[in-house]
Amino acid sequence: MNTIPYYGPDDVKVSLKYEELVSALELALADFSKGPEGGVSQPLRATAEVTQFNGFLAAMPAYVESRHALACKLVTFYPNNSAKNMDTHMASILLFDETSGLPIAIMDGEVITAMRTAAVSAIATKYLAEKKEVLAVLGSGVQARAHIEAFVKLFAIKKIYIWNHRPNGAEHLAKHVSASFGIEVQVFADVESCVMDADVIIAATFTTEPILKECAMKPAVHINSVGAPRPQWQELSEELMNHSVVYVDSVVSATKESGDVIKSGAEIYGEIGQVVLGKIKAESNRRTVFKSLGLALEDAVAARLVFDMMEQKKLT
Ligand SMILES: NC(=O)C1=CN([C@@H]2O[C@H](COP(=O)(O)OP(=O)(O)OC[C@H]3O[C@@H](n4cnc5c(N)ncnc54)[C@H](OP(=O)(O)O)[C@@H]3O)[C@@H](O)[C@H]2O)C=CC1
Ligand SMILES: O=C(O)C1=NCCCC1
Repeated sequence: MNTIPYYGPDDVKVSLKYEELVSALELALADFSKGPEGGVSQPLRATAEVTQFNGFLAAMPAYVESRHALACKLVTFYPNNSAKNMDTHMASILLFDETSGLPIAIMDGEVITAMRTAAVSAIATKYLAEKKEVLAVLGSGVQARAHIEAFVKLFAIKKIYIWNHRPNGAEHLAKHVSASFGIEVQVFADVESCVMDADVIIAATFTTEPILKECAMKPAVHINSVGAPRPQWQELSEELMNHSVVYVDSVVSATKESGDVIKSGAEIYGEIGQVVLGKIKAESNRRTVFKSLGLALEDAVAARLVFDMMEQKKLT
């Protein structure tokens, strides 16, 4: 085991570029949505619940033939950790050689989880949002920050509005964003005011009850909801889900894991991979929701990119 190279968070950050990640993930999501002939093997993640401590451990294996990516991520998510000043998500990824099954690298999974989730939301946004100038972000944690970083890099964002259930978090993130990107940032005390003028909304919270409900929004707003990854949890109201065109990363995951989908009974229009393939329409002139649960294939593709980049560096 100690002969396997370990790549830590800094190696991952240096190796992964959002543009490259987006193009690799776009193709892999399309492969996934082709069905069996797409060359993606990915079971539903297995999750062990640690009820006593409100924690979860998920195992996420996947193989993506077109990327030669065979990997398994182990991720814990413990919502109560934020009160202890600890990360709420901790993850490691083990990458294997596809020809022999030999483990070839172990790497940090936290940065990959943040970046690949934001990259996938960016893919959905690219296809489903009519405009991408005003971004409203609900939440101020790891995913909120990664989404802002990705969206500023990939789109011509002009204004960012932030809401968090604890205003301190929103203020802190706003300071970081304005210092890093020099973009106009405003913090809002309520969700409704935050989203009213947005072209694109990101919901990235640990809520278990809907925080984004029917309210005044642009008619063609696009919503990326990355939180509420459990069947009993909701981030979006049932009414909002039922009055939007709903896209998901995986129909299997959404119908088994997403409280937003399960509790609302909303119809799923299709997978984002089907949009990439041109098999279903991108309804960009209507209100769209992209419900993201997070897929193992995304981690496998990202881990393979990191590995290839680090191996390349050794040669130069
Ligand atoms: N779809 C995907 O691929 C992935 C989804 N996720 C999910 O995305 C969500 C955000 O993850 P991440 O940013 O890493 O987590 P963080 O812990 O870094 O951030 C969580 C955010 O949610 C806020 N929050 C906590 N409790 C509530 C509440 N009851 N109501 C409203 N807001 C709340 C926190 O505010 P404060 O800190 O001020 O309490 C913080 O802003 C989680 O649900 C996570 O499981 C994560 C990884 C991948
Ligand atoms: O895709 C992931 O990784 C996760 N998704 C939701 C829960 C935490 C981890």
